[in-house]
Amino acid sequence: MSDPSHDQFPDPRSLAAYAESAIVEDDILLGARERAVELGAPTISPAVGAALSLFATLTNAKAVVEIGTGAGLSGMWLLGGMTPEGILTTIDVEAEHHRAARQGFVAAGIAPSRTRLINGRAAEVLPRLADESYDLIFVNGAIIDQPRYVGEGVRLLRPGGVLVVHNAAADGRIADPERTDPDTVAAREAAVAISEDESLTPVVIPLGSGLLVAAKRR
Ligand SMILES: C[S@@+](CC[C@H](N)C(=O)[O-])C[C@H]1O[C@@H](n2cnc3c(N)ncnc32)[C@H](O)[C@@H]1O
Repeated sequence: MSDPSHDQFPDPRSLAAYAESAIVEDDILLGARERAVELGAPTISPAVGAALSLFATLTNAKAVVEIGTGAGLSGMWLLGGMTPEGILTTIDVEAEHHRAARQGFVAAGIAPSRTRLINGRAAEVLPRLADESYDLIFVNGAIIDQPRYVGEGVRLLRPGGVLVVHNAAADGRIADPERTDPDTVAAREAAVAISEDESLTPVVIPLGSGLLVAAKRR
């Protein structure tokens, strides 16, 4: 029986397909996507990219931290929504991924002064970044590390800033109570930490492999 308290849900798959088809990437973004495929680095979907750009615009983002540069596709989307002088700090453990990302940033005409690529393990880099100094934190590293990145991300965010966790649904497994593999458990742990943190206003957005988005209260 349908719930009369809200409109009936359309089929989630067709809605997701519609959301993705509404976003068309240009040749520069498609080039970054191709480099990511060559490197075997998974990427965000076009609709997730558009959402990142939207959040960067809404927060008037001048300083963003990204965990998991990959080939730079999400970074390009983020930079597109940031202020013209805004700086993206993006962390990746793979130097090869950073080389590909740099190639994309150059192709997109992004000034080198707008990107700070830090090569290293995020768990070692994040503690060196300053408290409450960033407008947006994008978490897109390994799922197993999400709980740690959420803790660091909340510390780094200024009041009014936004935390975005990609793959928050652990490839759809999070809602299945039978699934207790380490990644799913880690994704649940991150989601619980966010929901129990009274400084945050969270929502799950069913784009890509699940975006968990939370604003830090002012
Ligand atoms: C899903 S890909 C990022 C994709 C990118 N955000 C995009 O959509 O264009 C995840 C990236 O996280 C990096 N990574 C994995 N573990 C890491 C760690 N402990 N510290 C830093 N980077 C890590 C991988 O090398 C990989 O490039």
